Amino acid sequence: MRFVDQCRLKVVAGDGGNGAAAFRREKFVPFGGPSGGDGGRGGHVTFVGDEGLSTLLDFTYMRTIEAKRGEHGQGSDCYGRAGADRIVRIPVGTEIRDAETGEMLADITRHGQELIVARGGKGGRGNIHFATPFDRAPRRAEKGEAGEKRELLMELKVLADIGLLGFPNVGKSTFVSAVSAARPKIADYPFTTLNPILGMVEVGGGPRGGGTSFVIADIPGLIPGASEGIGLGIQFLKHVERSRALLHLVTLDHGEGREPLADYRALRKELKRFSPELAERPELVALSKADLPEVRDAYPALARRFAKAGVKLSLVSAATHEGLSALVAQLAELATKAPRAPAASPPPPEPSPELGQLLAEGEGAPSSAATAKKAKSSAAARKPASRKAAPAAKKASKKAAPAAKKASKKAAPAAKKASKNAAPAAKKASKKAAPAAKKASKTASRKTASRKATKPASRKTASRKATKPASRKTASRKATKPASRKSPR
Ligand SMILES: Nc1nc2c(ncn2[C@@H]2O[C@H](COP(=O)(O)OP(=O)(O)OP(=O)(O)O)[C@@H](O)[C@H]2O)c(=O)[nH]1
Ligand SMILES: [Mg+2]
Repeated sequence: MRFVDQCRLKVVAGDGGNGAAAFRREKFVPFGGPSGGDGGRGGHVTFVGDEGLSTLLDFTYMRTIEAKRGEHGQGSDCYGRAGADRIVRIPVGTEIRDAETGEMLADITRHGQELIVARGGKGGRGNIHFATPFDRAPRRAEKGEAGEKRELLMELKVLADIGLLGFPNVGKSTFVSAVSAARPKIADYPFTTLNPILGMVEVGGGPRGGGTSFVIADIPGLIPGASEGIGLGIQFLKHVERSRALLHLVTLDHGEGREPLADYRALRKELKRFSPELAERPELVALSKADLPEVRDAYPALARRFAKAGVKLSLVSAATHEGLSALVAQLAELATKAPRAPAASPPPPEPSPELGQLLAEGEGAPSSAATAKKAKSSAAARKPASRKAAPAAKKASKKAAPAAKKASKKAAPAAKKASKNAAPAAKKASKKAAPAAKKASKTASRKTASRKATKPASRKTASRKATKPASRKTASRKATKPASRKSPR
């Protein structure tokens, strides 16, 4: 399988469904009221880390990933279904950046780690939400919000505990195949390995047998000038960038006229050029191919020269497994003790609405996605206030309701009395009822006002409900109706 460790991708979340403007139409139910449901939320585009994947190859074939839009709301109070989320599995070790801003969105380092890279738009509200006492048949319904759109840059950095470095042909792949079940290609020519290969090394019976395990990464060989692109370049060093420790293999190669200490120093230089932080990582150095007589003979002198340079040189042979178990034990210790290097910049736990706001503020012209997020975040900021206000308003309206009821009850007997009286008395009764209703409403509103220092809005509703001319009107209507019926012609 082709190894691809970089790609550019567009993600488009689903739009929210539109709210419906519909009315209840039923036999014997005239003026049934609004019944338009809300639109459904648009689907998110979500990335999930998967240990089973090792390449971004799939994403080079799909340029755009889209999630489904939300269904529109319908009549009969039917809400639209939310659009299905698009869940995309990506290899563990993938860094995700915004292509426009270069901002790191997240670093997927765990199997099952989820990240919403594009949020679906909210569904619009149907007209059932817009009915008010003043407009009982609203024809208004909201449109759904647009889903987020984003260009992403994805970069895969394989996650290994130990990174393996060395010139081509020093026996790196042979070492990995000797200590793990990985089977990289091994051949007697430089640049046999062209892609990073991971091997799982089990120590002391592995985790199931009470021991431990670690992952070792075999990368293509490096040569002096790799940082300028000579050989396969140093782009593969990024795959050992986040490893906990390094294993540097050197060997005698008389045919090439090379010398182990010079080789070691040359590669250290390349390493420092690539990343000074990576060069500081704990490191073990080993002389490979110990089964060859010339290597064995040269080892004591070489070990002394390395020691002078402050480096401990061990002797191993992948062919005879000499010195392998001691070296693997040391690597296992480093793999468990040394901390893993952090990602290039600290990733946020989840792409929060604030992130979109930050992106928008940081980069002059905010993208549409960023502005959408900004709007969302401001809405979120507003929410708590409205939540706080809601109970107060409820309380006020609850208190106002009985007061209004009382008022209308007080007014009603007065109206009844009035209706009992004959036509000439009707006028009198209405006059009597009106002040009674007025008095009641006034006391009601005053009571609610004094009981609780409520918000002006809630006070208004209280007084509105209490002073509703309905009670007065009904009183006067009831009073006047019999009068008109009984009035002598
Ligand atoms: N005698 C002997 N030969 C070895 C040993 N390890 C590797 N070799 C030989 O060295 C040659 C290169 O081995 P590789 O493992 O492919 O070397 P490499 O460092 O992975 O090379 P590149 O992938 O090209 O960077 C092969 O012919 C191996 O058989 C060893 O311990 N003893
Ligand atoms: Mg190799």
